[in-house]
Amino acid sequence: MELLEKVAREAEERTQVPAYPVSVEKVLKAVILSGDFWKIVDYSDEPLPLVAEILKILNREGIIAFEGSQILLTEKGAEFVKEANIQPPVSHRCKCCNGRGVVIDETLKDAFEKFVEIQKNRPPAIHCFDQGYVTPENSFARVALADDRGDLRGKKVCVLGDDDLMSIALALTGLPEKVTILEIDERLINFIKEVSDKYNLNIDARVHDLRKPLPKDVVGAYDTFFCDPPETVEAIKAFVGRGVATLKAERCAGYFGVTRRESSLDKWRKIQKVLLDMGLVITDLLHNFNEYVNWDYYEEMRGWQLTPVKEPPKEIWYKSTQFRVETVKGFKGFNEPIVGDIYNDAESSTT
Ligand SMILES: NCCCCN(CCCN)CCCN
Repeated sequence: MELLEKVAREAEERTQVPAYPVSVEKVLKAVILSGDFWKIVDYSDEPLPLVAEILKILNREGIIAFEGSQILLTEKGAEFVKEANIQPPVSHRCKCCNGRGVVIDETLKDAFEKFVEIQKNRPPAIHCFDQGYVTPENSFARVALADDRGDLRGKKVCVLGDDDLMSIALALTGLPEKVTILEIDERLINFIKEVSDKYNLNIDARVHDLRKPLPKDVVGAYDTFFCDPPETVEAIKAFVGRGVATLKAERCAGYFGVTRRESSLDKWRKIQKVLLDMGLVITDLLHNFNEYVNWDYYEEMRGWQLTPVKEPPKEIWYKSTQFRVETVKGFKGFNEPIVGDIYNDAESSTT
């Protein structure tokens, strides 16, 4: 449909985010299902800045209307989607594992319940470090996934950045031989140290800015790493590159999230190329594995300025795909100093 083409082209011009007729179609499919901006971003799986711009252009074209906090199809819009046979999205996601492929079963239950208690006193997510933590159940699903792939028992694990409190979740299970956490935010390091002392978890927790090279004793000393970087290619290089630099050999694993909320598939392609160039193979890609608890600084984030209707998010809307990567022959980490802005690009929305 030439309308989809036209809207896509204009939206790309205005946002500098790659846009396709399919992008416009996915936004329309989402609008059929929900009038809530955050749900439309979630269902469309397109970067927030692009969704906001597409909605504004469709409104100008008389296809959708903004009524209070709702985003609705107009008569003309309903006509258009019928003509174009655009239907609402359908989900067949597994209710038992929530589409993650792993469950927190008996062997992890005790540690999980302790974690749920402990994390109640966690420091709140703050804007300056692009923090946004995942649900406690999600942190443990990551533990289950890594244990399912054989990446934890008797292994040395390094966590790079930890507002998700992965270091505590991992240590509570007693599965890894050692857990090290490098984190820029002193509040988090103090909290993790307190919990480690109280529960005798023996977590090696250090304040460290990952834009700087790793501490010497961390390089090439671990079997598995976890991180959840900000969504720029630079940040992926910094966090994942550093993660790879902590690994001791080939066939070691790394885990991290990449979102569709702040990354177009064109950026995904760049990210995946960076991963392959580091000598990594992507063994698992679990869509919407990670669900981020809404942070209270939403009015400060760029996305809020872009939304066509000003209504705070009610449910979890920010999700990411969990990547599992493995090193093969010729892998190399990235341990040079990082300069410049690792938090912002044209697709960023929550920084
Ligand atoms: N700014 C709020 C959302 C940030 C999510 N990002 C950091 C998550 C840290 N747990 C990146 C998510 C995917 N890489």
